[in-house]
Amino acid sequence: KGTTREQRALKYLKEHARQGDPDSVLETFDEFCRTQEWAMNAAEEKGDILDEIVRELQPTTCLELGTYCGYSAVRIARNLSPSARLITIEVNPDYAAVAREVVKLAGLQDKIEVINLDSADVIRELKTKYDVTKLDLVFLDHWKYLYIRDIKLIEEEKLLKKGSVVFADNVIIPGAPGYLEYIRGSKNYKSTFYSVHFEYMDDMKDGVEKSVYIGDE
Ligand SMILES: O=C(NC/C=C/[C@H]1OC[C@H](O)[C@@H]1O)c1cc([N+](=O)[O-])cc(O)c1O
Ligand SMILES: [Mg+2]
Repeated sequence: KGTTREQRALKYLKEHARQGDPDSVLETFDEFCRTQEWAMNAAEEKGDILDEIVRELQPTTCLELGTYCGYSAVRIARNLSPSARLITIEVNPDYAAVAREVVKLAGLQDKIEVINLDSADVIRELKTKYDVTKLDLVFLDHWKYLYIRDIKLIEEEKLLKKGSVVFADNVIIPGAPGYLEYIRGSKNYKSTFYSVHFEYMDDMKDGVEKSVYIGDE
């Protein structure tokens, strides 16, 4: 009976992590990826930067594109204030199913909504269907070639306000050249690049880009 890597990870989390404890879920997931099977989580180093952004920004409404198994969703939500929430979009139904289980295991189902749809379709409906006014934090971690499409859509929908943070994973590996050129060339953002290790690979370098929106609302 063939299981997927994501199903094996979930099984490991259910067997080894403390129910209702987000920190334990994250630590256990990192342990799984270092000792059993690699997976494309943001992991410790990128996660620390994400933690720092969330703690400093104290966002009320967060959007994540590319849930995968929910590692970064749990990472973000564990630091959110009581009324704050995270909407995370995952187009792959198998990943979304695992992510929902991981979110439940972490006890964060009241703060995280996992949506199994295409990101563009959801972004167009955030204001009307998902009761969103503005996005304080956006985490881009889905298909790399879609970062530029979706950030333009988010701007078109006027979902950003001065101070909103757009945080992008993998700008070096696999890379998002079009996105980097766009966001660094835009007068509406102040961007900072962080050189970090690629998830769970201490001898590989990746990069993340933090962009603060300073444009028109
Ligand atoms: O494609 C990546 N993320 C986007 C995920 C894409 C998957 O989720 C939606 C779609 O069904 C696809 O299967 C990615 C890829 C690598 N990588 O090493 O190839 C590393 C990362 O951190 C990544 O976020
Ligand atoms: Mg990634």
